[in-house]
Amino acid sequence: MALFPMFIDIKNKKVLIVGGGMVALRKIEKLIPFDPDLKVISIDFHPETYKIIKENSIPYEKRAFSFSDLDNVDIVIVAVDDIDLQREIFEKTRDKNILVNSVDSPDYCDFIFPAYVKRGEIVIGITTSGNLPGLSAKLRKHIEKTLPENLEEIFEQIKRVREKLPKGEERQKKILQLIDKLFE
Ligand SMILES: C[C@@]1(CC(=O)O)c2cc3[nH]c(cc4nc(cc5[nH]c(cc(n2)[C@H]1CCC(=O)O)[C@@](C)(CC(=O)O)[C@@H]5CCC(=O)O)C(CC(=O)O)=C4CCC(=O)O)c(CCC(=O)O)c3CC(=O)O
Ligand SMILES: NC(=O)C1=CN([C@@H]2O[C@H](COP(=O)(O)OP(=O)(O)OC[C@H]3O[C@@H](n4cnc5c(N)ncnc54)[C@H](O)[C@@H]3O)[C@@H](O)[C@H]2O)C=CC1
Repeated sequence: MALFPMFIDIKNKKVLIVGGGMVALRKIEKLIPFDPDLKVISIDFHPETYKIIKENSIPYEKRAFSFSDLDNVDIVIVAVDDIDLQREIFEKTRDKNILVNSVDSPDYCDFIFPAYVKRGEIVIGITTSGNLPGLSAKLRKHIEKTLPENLEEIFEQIKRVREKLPKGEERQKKILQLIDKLFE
């Protein structure tokens, strides 16, 4: 079943990462550019994960997860090598307002991580709906190579023109012309 790409504002949302391995690291790196309120709880930490936590002053606790850790959390990423815990967290959050991502189990996910390309406010998300993550990574690299190098700069320029003009047909025409030029 294909998944719908919903783009969501996570700025200041309370995001709990459970686990401190390389997969947790990758999730943290992906989340940081979107400014969430991160916290990490893990029994132990991979040195690289510890490094990014320290460098970004992310609050962390070195201990096992407990279900009370879900109090006041908006999003939880279960990046542990324990499918039972992924399932339990998913089940225990069904009557809570918490979105879950489980790194091993699309069945225990409310959302899955995309590969993405970000150029300022332009974000291109890629998914295989959980089926072939390695392909999402490959497609991301392919897209990165094909995008115009000055995309963000041009985007900012056209955005400013759009903001200044009054809404309506004339603006639509002008903006679409400028966008077409980008790919000439
Ligand atoms: C379902 C999902 C859940 C989720 O994490 O949200 C999930 C699950 C699993 N990944 C596994 C393996 C790999 N994952 C990657 C890479 C990425 N995985 C990411 C997302 C997702 N991975 C979600 C689906 C995304 C989609 O729909 O496409 C990306 C896009 C985002 C990110 O993680 O940041 C990131 C690329 C980012 C980038 O490069 O831009 C690579 C390649 C590599 O490492 O280079 C491999 C090895 C090759 C392979 O197996 O494909 C395994 C098996 C583990 C094992 O075998 O033990 C599982 C579990 C399972 O499949 O059961
Ligand atoms: N979604 C994805 O992109 C991918 C997912 N995976 C899967 O992700 C899982 C994690 O992979 P790695 O980070 O390499 O594993 P890892 O074993 O290095 O890390 C697991 C971390 O979870 C912590 N942990 C385990 N139980 C805990 C608990 N009850 N409370 C708190 N912390 C706990 C451990 O201390 C460790 O830091 C694996 O099961 C792997 O199959 C692997 C590759 C890609």
